[in-house]
Amino acid sequence: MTDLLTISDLSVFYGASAQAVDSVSFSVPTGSVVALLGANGAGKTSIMKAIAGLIPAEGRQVFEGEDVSGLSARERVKRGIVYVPEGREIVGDMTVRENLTLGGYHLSGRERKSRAEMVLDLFPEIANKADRHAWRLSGGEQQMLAIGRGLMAKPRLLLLDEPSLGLAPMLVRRVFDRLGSFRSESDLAIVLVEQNLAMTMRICDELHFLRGGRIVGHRTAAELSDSAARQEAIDAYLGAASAA
Ligand SMILES: Nc1ncnc2c1ncn2[C@@H]1O[C@H](COP(=O)(O)OP(=O)(O)OP(=O)(O)O)[C@@H](O)[C@H]1O
Repeated sequence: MTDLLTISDLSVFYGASAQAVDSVSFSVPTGSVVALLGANGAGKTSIMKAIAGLIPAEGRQVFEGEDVSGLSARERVKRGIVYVPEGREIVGDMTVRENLTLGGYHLSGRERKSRAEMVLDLFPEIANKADRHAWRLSGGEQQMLAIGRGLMAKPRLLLLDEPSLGLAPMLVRRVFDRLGSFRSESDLAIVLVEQNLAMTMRICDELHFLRGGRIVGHRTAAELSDSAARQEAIDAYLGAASAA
């Protein structure tokens, strides 16, 4: 499998002395799901924002063979690097359909329409609420809308920041299962930030464990297929953060 994204020696600083990410390197093969796990403050969101071009970073970022390190967030979206932020950030005063339209702002009208139908097919829970204001959706439905809006942008790489936050496990399972079936029909790759190992295992191919801005461990999903191996990884890298 070829690599869609290669990150080399990525470092993020907030001010001169506050280093949030310290020389992180990893690759995302085409069509794969790579998870970044770690406790609060480990640097996960900073890595995602750097890849999305939303914050400055040191190091090299190669996407589809091209060095994208110097590109703006907008240029990265056009190339298919799409970030779905933690906390969803959907527009409450707009309808479900209008939020989706926003996600496909750079597409032709025709393409936007067919893409929105595809997203609504994928998430029937929001399809029958397409003309409802987004603030009236439940937390899980809002998460589906946030992911749907990301899919509107025709991503090649979806950066998904803690989609399980605040959701009941059953809903998270539903969201992950839908995403899993969508990506098996497309070439979509995902970088998934999570704190919960059990949920992450439903969808990911490989996992990087972060602590203090560094990658401190790596496992493939196959290596964590039995519960003893999962517990060993939790004890080694995550502690209580991922006990569920
Ligand atoms: N805008 C900012 N200004 C200053 N420091 C920041 C800023 N954003 C994050 N940090 C710091 O950078 C470090 C990494 O934060 P980051 O949000 O990347 O971690 P995280 O692993 O995503 O955490 P969480 O799981 O809590 O979202 C933390 O020490 C955090 O306090």
